[in-house]
Amino acid sequence: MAQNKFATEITFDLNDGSKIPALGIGTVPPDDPSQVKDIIITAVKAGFRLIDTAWYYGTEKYIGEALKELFDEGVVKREDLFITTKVWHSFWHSPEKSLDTSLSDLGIDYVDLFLQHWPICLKGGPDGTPSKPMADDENVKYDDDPVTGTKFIDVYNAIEDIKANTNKVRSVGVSNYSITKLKQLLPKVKHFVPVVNQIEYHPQLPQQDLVDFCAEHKILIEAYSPVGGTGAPVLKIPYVKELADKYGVTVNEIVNAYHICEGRIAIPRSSNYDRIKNMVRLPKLNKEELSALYKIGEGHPVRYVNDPWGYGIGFKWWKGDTLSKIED
Ligand SMILES: NC(=O)C1=CN([C@@H]2O[C@H](COP(=O)(O)OP(=O)(O)OC[C@H]3O[C@@H](n4cnc5c(N)ncnc54)[C@H](O)[C@@H]3O)[C@@H](O)[C@H]2O)C=CC1
Ligand SMILES: O=C1O[C@H](CO)[C@@H](O)[C@@H]1O
Repeated sequence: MAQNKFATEITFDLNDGSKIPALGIGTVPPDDPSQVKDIIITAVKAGFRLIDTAWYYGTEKYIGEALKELFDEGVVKREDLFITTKVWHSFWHSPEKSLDTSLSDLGIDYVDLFLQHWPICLKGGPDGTPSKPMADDENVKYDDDPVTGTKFIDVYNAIEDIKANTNKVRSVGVSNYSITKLKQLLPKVKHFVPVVNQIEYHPQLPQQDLVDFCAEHKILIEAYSPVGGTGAPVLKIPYVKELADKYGVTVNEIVNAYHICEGRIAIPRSSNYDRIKNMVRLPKLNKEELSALYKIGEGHPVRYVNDPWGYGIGFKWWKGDTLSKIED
């Protein structure tokens, strides 16, 4: 069976001339966030070179501990790694302060990629907290109109300025941007078109329109929640198991290959060290198999990350969304 050796050996070109690894490790906290230290050490030793984190996850100090150990032991050098962090929407008033907090916790002096986590602004204190500002009635406390507001564009522009004026950031990008939000942002970009749009993507969530729109603008798709997050629902799809048996790889490797074979970056997460080591092969799925995986979602689309602040930003299949003006 045709098969590349490792997904961890593949990189994609970004629109600013840099390269990004095709496979990364996610760092949303497990029940015990300190476990992230060993997760990162395991992943890097297994060949992962992209680490995806965010101020919001509260795991950056554990990643920092792992990096120190990996650098001290000579396993990798800083320049061998591609580290992403993000500015949360309650820290919108000071992306550079958010970045400085992340750099300090990570123990590094630059990130390879700095993302705007969501295209919205929520009320937040000078240090970004509370990270989930909700009123007593559980309504989200926006600091801008969630549908018509454009303050989120200033946040992206501030991120661009950090790249333009400091050495703290190599590339800049966005996350959770729908076509609607990208159409608002792109005419207002100051220096740098985002290099990636990090979105939920897996065989149950078909989004060819967004993929095509991003491709037109040379924005790579970075797929988060490749197995659908906690409980790994995507791995219960019988066809995924069938392909894993056919190629002699794990189900995780099939869902990562679904993205990587089509030029999208995949950033899975696991706290199971054996599983992390068994996520690095790349079965070469053929066109028919990729198309069959895509069609699963066309029949029954499911979005697993339905955070309340995502209502209204223009994504399809957002549970409970009554605000969105969705582009056809
Ligand atoms: N930009 C954004 O808004 C978001 C970014 N992310 C990033 O993407 C990363 C990955 O997304 P997640 O939703 O965390 O992860 P995911 O879709 O990779 O799911 C991880 C969960 O699935 C479980 N799992 C994985 N393989 C399994 C298997 N074979 N059997 C049973 N359980 C299995 C893991 O234990 C974990 O609980 C995050 O850690 C984060 O870095 C995630 C969500 C939103
Ligand atoms: O990055 C993120 O992770 C959490 C949980 O999946 C989500 O709320 C946020 O965008």
